[in-house]
Amino acid sequence: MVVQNSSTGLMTKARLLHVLDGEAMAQPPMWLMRQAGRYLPEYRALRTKAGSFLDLCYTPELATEVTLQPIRRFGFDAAILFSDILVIPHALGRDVRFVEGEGPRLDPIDVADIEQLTTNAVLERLAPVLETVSAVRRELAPDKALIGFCGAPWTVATYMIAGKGTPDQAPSRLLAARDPQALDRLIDKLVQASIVYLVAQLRAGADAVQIFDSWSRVLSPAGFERWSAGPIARIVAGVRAEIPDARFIGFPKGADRGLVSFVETTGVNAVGVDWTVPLATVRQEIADRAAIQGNLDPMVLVAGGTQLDDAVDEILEAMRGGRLIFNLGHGIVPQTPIEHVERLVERVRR
Ligand SMILES: Cc1c2[nH]c(c1CCC(=O)O)Cc1[nH]c(c(CCC(=O)O)c1C)Cc1[nH]c(c(CCC(=O)O)c1C)Cc1[nH]c(c(C)c1CCC(=O)O)C2
Repeated sequence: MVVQNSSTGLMTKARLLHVLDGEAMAQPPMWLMRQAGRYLPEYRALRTKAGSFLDLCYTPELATEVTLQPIRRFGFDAAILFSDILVIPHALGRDVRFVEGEGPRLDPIDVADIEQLTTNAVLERLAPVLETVSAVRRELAPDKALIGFCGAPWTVATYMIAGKGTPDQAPSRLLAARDPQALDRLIDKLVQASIVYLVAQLRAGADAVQIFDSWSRVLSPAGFERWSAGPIARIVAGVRAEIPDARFIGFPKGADRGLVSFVETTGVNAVGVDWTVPLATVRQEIADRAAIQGNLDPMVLVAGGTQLDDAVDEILEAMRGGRLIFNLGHGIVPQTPIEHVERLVERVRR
């Protein structure tokens, strides 16, 4: 967010936005993927008040509170909307539930169901989430950015096809091999729904949006172009047709050798990378085309201690003078000790 500061006349612009807009910062902006969640006692307390996890996502008052919890506790530079990538299949009329201790469950979609999907009701069904975006932006300090998000079409499709999380997305890879046109049609519906949803989030007050492609690494190079990078590029272009300066963070987890072409194809302002990539090399290859977000291993954060300090220093060193958004290389896990997050924040801000 950019606001006029009444006493100085200067503009306050969130640090994250400076980096997305092309600047390097001596002290990088930081936030953590899945920063609102079960590792926080205040989240667990509030979670028992809402019925199901989806009820929590669709209750603006509670979702707003959960979004702000990690900002109050750690002072991160950005809040991320509290919701889930699976609200899109829900808004497309699919049955979605979250089973305690097991994760998401959906009715597996078949080829005939794909033809029945309609994107007409997306905004109506996701109205409570958009209300949360506006409420968070109203309550958040102007120097903090608000990140909206959606899942990438491929990752959302993997949950729709298998009906749950799987270790290697075999059911979706099978559909890709057996009936690639059917997969194209499913991905197209998800692209349309995501454009409408992200435009609405940005209009409601999100300063940037992240597209999570948690499962891009299971695709072949050709599959990655067709079902990960290509559809994300269509979302970015579709949103920018309506909001030309819309800011994007792309997170094609495990894209590895596909990272540079991902940045070129999609036109994202920043790309998220996990801990398996050599940061200095990736930085060189991406050059000035995008900022880099990442890439601490969430398990190093669980471990804490000097291993944590060293890993943080390595990331800062590899990105010195460059456009870094400090983050994890994937979501924070529930068993993460709060004191380790405090130690991390202190180290990055030193
Ligand atoms: C694949 C995926 C999902 N959801 C998401 C992804 C992409 C990122 C990733 O790979 O981690 C993204 C997500 N999910 C959630 C957010 C909220 C914002 C944030 O704090 O980052 C975001 C950005 C809340 C959530 N989404 C979920 C929870 C836990 C639900 C609970 O409190 O009971 C939260 C806080 C549930 C969820 N949602 C999903 C799964 C597989 C699960 C169960 C496993 C798990 O708990 O992590 C699907």
